[in-house]
Amino acid sequence: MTHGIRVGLLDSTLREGEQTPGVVFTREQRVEIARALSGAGISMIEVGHPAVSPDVYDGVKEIMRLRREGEITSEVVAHSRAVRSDVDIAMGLEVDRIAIWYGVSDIHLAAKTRDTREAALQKIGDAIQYAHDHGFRVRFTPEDASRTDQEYLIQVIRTARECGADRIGVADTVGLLDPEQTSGLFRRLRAAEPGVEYDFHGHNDLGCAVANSLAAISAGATIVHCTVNGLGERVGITPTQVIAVAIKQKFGVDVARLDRLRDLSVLVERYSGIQMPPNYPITGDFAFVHKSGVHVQGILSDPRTYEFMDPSLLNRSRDYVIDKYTGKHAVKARLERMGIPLSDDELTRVISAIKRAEDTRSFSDADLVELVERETGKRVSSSTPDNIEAMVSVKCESNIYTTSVARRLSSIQGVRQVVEVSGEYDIVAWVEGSSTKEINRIIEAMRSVKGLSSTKTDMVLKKLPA
Ligand SMILES: CC(=O)SCCNC(=O)CCNC(=O)[C@H](O)C(C)(C)COP(=O)(O)OP(=O)(O)OC[C@H]1O[C@@H](n2cnc3c(N)ncnc32)[C@H](O)[C@@H]1OP(=O)(O)O
Ligand SMILES: O=C(O)CCC(=O)C(=O)O
Ligand SMILES: [Mg+2]
Repeated sequence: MTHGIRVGLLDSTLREGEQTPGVVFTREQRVEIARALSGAGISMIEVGHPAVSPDVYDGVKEIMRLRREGEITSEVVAHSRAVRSDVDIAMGLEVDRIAIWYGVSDIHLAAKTRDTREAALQKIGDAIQYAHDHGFRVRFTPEDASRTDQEYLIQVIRTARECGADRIGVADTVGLLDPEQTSGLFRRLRAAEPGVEYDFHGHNDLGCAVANSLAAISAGATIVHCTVNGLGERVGITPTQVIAVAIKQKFGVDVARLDRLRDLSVLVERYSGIQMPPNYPITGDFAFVHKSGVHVQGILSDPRTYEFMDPSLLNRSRDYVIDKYTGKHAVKARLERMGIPLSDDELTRVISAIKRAEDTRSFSDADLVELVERETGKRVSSSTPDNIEAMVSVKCESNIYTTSVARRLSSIQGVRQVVEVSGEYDIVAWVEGSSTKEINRIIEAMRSVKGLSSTKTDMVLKKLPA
């Protein structure tokens, strides 16, 4: 573990995150997300570019009202192009910091702003100076820094500082860096321009955003940009939930309340309509679910065998599933939890039956009870299974391919079986959870699947053997 690291997060779910294809947040959703990020202890939140549209403007305005009332404690940052009219709009909202950016690679200068390098320096300096002279803190980000000639990049940084920027954001706008290149870039910039407070903004096009952010921190960046669920242009940027845990793991620094990360992820999943795959790191449904017999034997004995952190720190719990990959330790423990002790011989018979059921994705507690009765001849159905089951009937929107909704539903943790049906409803799903609260969470997750128009839930009271 490296000690003495000073680092915080800037969450840009409301700015970069809303640049994800298909994502739009309402005014109310923006405010709720901002509250949740602040409640999770994130240092800075980039709440949008107020010149973009009236709803972004109104959202920033409301967030600033809550900020003045002390309900939002994170530093509130607004995005702005390097033009005075954008800066004016952000200043009118009295945000804590204005984040001005400008594309400075030769590709960007030629294709977008059609500037010479000198003319760009002039525009950048003017916008920063203007905001600074009005008493605002300014971060300047040389967009596409990772593809910018480094001599010129240093000139840009120098100009930005001279004109009043107190933070410089280094953006890997197209996400092409690897960790070694990221750390090399920061070391060169810090050597050429010492004393600068740097942000790192890493896109995930090569899947390196988290690793690059860690490399940037090791090389001196003091803020890393992130979005909940990794939202953002194209494939997005560093995910807040992953980088927060990675920073804790690697540097021992708390940059967010880890126990809030799962709720943040679910909130943003619901409002963005972008579903998280179950195998997503840290907050994905499967992040602490084990399967194969050898792994479950290990975690039953000592969870550290297959987990680097205790899920309770994330307000989560571990679980294991039972299918043909299972072993005697897993099945025995699951049955004992239900108050069903079996002899070694009975256990062997139950396990053989599980192994023969090669297509069964997972055995619920009720399935196991039935299996035990069938294989051992014992009457154990009087012992109530731990879990609650429900049958959820789903209607899809008329223009939606039902199978794609069914596939999405089947990947939600707790959904045991999904069938497409004819009649009033299009899909019926069996869901299973340890409590009604858990069933509710599963149904909420189902409802956030795009293309689903309504649901009807029937709780299972009794299941009879076939
Ligand atoms: C890498 C990033 O993610 S940076 C963040 C990008 N954010 C956004 O684009 C926010 C959403 N954008 C919008 O709502 C609109 O694009 C607006 C309101 C910003 C501008 O809209 P329009 O005036 O209609 O211009 P349009 O989007 O077509 O083109 C961008 C213009 O901004 C200029 N521009 C681009 N970047 C910058 C910059 N950083 N500073 C100043 N001007 C810039 C371009 O040269 C172009 O100018 P032109 O109209 O003179 O050709
Ligand atoms: O303003 C910033 O720091 C980053 C801008 C951006 O989104 C990018 O360059 O990808
Ligand atoms: Mg970006």
